[in-house]
Amino acid sequence: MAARLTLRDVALHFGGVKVLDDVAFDVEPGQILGLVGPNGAGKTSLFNCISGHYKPSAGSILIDDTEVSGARPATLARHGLARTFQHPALQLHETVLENILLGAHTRLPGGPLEWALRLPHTSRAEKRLRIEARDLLERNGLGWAADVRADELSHGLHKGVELCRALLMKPRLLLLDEPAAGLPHTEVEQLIATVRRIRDQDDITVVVVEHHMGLIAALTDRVVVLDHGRKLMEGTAAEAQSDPRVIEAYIGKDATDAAA
Ligand SMILES: Nc1ncnc2c1ncn2[C@@H]1O[C@H](COP(=O)(O)OP(=O)(O)OP(=O)(O)O)[C@@H](O)[C@H]1O
Repeated sequence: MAARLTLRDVALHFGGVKVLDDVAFDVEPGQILGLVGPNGAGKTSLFNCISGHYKPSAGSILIDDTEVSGARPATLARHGLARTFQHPALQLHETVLENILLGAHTRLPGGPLEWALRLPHTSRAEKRLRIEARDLLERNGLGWAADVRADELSHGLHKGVELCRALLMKPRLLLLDEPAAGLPHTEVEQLIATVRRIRDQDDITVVVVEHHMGLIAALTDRVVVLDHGRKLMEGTAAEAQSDPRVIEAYIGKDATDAAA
């Protein structure tokens, strides 16, 4: 079942620098929320706090009713969280299949010792996971690439592989960090259709950081706008695009004054 995400007064400081300042919002189960804002607004830092890559300095992050602030990525995976990164970090000398299996070991029974010893029940589960992984690649148009090495694929295909890697973890909450960056227009259209299908068929809550406003407008139910580490507003993509505070944050106060 899709997860609810709740952020309450999340703050992040690096030394004396405030990167996030009391950020609070909810994402309802099954919603697609866009997290937008100018460069340096704190979007990726907030993702890193939610996904356990950064520990917030203060505040609360809940998946459903469980407090997960400060939890490690592996623990969060067990709560149903998966994410993609702005720059996919694939194992370039491994095949696409091996790459997408990397994150899904948390779905195997037992722990690291049993996985390493390859006990019979672990091996059986691993075999099932491989079949599921091939099927997932097939459904996402990458079946042909399962046994191809990652370094033989284009940037766009790396993004597709990274999305499959996250989906194989069977997330209930999926964080997508700039999935459209560097993709040509036709592939962005395809991406929008894919994320919609995932949300509808797999019952997932999605939070997406993206500068591509076409994607944000087409895909999201709501957006949260960040600026200088603070929440500037939340509403629909159309409301955000016509909000003077948002326009000012993007193009600067001097420019809006000059245009007035
Ligand atoms: N590990 C870190 N140490 C110090 N400062 C950091 C660290 N990570 C991020 N920051 C700072 O936090 C601020 C927000 O950065 P962040 O990458 O989260 O913004 P963003 O909204 O994702 O930007 P972009 O759209 O350009 O990716 C920036 O000023 C950045 O320099």
